[in-house]
Amino acid sequence: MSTHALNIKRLHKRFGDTVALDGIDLALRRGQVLALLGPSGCGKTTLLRCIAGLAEVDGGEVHLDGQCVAAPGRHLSPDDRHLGMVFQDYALWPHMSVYQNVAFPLEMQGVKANARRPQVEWALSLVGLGDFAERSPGALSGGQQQRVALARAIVAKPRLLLMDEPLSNLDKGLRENLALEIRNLIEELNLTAVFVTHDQHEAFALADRVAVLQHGRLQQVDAPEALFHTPATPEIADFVDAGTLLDGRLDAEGLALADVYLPLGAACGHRGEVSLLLPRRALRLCAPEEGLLCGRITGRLFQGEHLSLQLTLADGRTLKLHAPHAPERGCQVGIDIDVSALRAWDAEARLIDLMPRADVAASASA
Ligand SMILES: Nc1ncnc2c1ncn2[C@@H]1O[C@H](COP(=O)(O)OP(=O)(O)OP(=O)(O)O)[C@@H](O)[C@H]1O
Repeated sequence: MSTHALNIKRLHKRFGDTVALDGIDLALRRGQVLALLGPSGCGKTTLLRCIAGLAEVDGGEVHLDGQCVAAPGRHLSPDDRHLGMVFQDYALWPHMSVYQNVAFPLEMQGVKANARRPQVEWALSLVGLGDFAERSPGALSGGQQQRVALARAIVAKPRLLLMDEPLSNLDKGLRENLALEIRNLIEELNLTAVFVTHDQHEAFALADRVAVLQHGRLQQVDAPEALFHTPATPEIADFVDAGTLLDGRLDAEGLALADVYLPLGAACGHRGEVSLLLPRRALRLCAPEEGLLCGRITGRLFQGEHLSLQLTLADGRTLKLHAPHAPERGCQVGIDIDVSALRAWDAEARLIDLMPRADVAASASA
């Protein structure tokens, strides 16, 4: 048996002149949760629909548990793919009770009424709605309706759970709770799942792996931590809000950034314009006369565990960082930089190895 629950090879999908998917290669092991993340129009929903069988593919293949379910000239219907689906708008049948909604996939599979009952009760109790079976969906809150949709998606023990923006219709507190519940449920049932989102927090909270799509192409597929700490391109860094992106200039010995010059190891090699990522963890507040950079606090948000700060440099560019304490808005502060945590790309978005000089790295992290 294939070790991959899902295997996508060179997938192409067009709508007229629009190339929605442009050669997608993606594999997912059983028990893993994958988030498809990217800006509006990048092809996330189209990819999910090709996996589900709701759209036909123009090129490439989709395999589920080693079985080819989609290729040019081959298209297994959604019902024959044994998937569970959860949609953004819940998509419950309003004229049916919660029980009937959840029982529906079993009914479609021809499971007899008395055999359906224990499975429906099992699925409803898993999502905490054991006492709501006779209600109509219209008499439930948004979060409860999405739990019913989840129960309906898992009741027939699908080989793959697909979710399209499952949390985006819910308010923030509910979103976080339901994300945790879905994650627990997926682990408890050892499900394999793919979900679409445009929200990196949702992707990071739920997924083992995150696939970033742009213009129908996969840009990076990685664990959430790796994506956040080592984004492959400046666009991905920007999209996952990994820190501040600034332009700089490298020469043989260092990096010119804003109005300062950071000496680097001689081995740096590259010269010319670079895009620089300054992760929040690379920046530390200090006294104005002690910092490598100097700036003014122009944004200061209390966020419980830390303050989220925006600093404006003399040339008007801004930096984002977190700090446990900070002076008030308008105050001048110094900013120490841990050069070893910076990430830089050349004009062709190729990653450059910055070699911090030992003395600079030491002073920045002291
Ligand atoms: N039925 C369709 N007919 C024509 N073009 C389509 C159709 N469905 C999608 N597209 C186009 O394909 C591209 C990818 O769309 P898709 O809906 O997959 O993006 P998305 O990343 O899910 O976007 P969003 O986050 O806004 O839902 C877009 O350019 C879109 O306009």
